[in-house]
Parts: sequence; structure tokens; C-alpha cells
Amino acid sequence: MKESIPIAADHAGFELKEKLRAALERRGFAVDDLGPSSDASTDYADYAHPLADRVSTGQAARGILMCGTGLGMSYAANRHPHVRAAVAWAPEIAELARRHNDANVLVLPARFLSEEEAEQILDAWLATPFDGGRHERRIEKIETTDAARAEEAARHHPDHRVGLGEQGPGGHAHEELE
Ligand SMILES: O=C(CO)[C@H](O)[C@H](O)COP(=O)(O)O
Repeated sequence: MKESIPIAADHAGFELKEKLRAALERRGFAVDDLGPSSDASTDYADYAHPLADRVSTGQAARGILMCGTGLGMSYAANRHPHVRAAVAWAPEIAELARRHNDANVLVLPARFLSEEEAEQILDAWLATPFDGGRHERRIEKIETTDAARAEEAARHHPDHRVGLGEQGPGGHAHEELE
């Protein structure tokens, strides 16, 4: 059975998404296009979260996101457990993102890449396996350290859990949860 790869973009990545969808199909993949369906202005998080959710929950092994710089998409995607979204602007970065970081989401900075460059990056990411070994331990620490930090914070401030909500100056969350 063909592997199905979810892809998504915002308006800045729309044109590249259309090209990479065709490129993926030419390479024998099924493409799960999560949008958008035009280059009308849109918000990257609306597209990053559904794609990252598919990878986080194991519905898809890997996915591809595109926005102008790649940064907004990576911020949103990396909030999902088990998602390692890597912004890659050269094939060598994509290769190392696989070999060292086991990147399961490729994020492309569409405003800074030609179609040809994007395809070269895509090919490097698709073809490169994870090296494992010492990198396995480092990747595990991303999540175990995160969990330990959350536990530590809860121990020190049992009645004051900070969650997503109103953003104060500097973008810090100030809403208290029950
Ligand atoms: O790169 C991005 C996020 O990281 C966006 O694509 C970019 O911010 C969109 O900008 P504009 O609304 O000015 O087209």
C-alpha cells in the first residue's frame, strides 16, 4: 500500500504545496492535502495543528508543512507530543534533521526556496534514515525533561497552573486554570 503523507501550508506556502503534492505523487506517495485550497491570506497554526495531530497520534508517520519562513509552522507543530518538526533550507539540513533528530515533520520556508531547491530538500528528507545510537538518548530527553519540568512546576505551585489563555506583555500566558 502507498504511504500517505499529509501536507499543509498557509498562503505563503500554497504555491509550493501544489508543486510538492505533484512531486510526491510522481514519487509514488499518496498525498493527504490538508489545505488550504487557495492562496488567500490565512493563519499557519490553523493548518499546522491538524497535520501535527496526525503525526502525534500515529495516524501518519511523517508530514510536510510550508509557510513563508517555516518558523510559525514549526512553532505550532512542535507543541504536539512526539512531533519533531524541522525547518530545512538545504538538503544537508534535511539529511541531518533525519540522521540526528529523527525529524518526522519537514517544514519548508517557501518564500526562500525555488521549486528545485525544495524538491532536493524533500528528497533528502524522504530518503534519509535515523542514525539512532547517541541521538536516541538525546531525543528521549526532549520529552522526559519536558515531563519532569512540568512535574516540578506542579510540585512548587500546586494551585497555580498556567495555561493557554490571555497573553500578557511579551506573549506570556497569565490565565490561571481551575
Ligand atoms: O512565514 C510565516 C510564518 O512563519 C507566514 O507565512 C508569514 O508570516 C505570512 O506573512 P504575511 O501575512 O505578511 O503574508
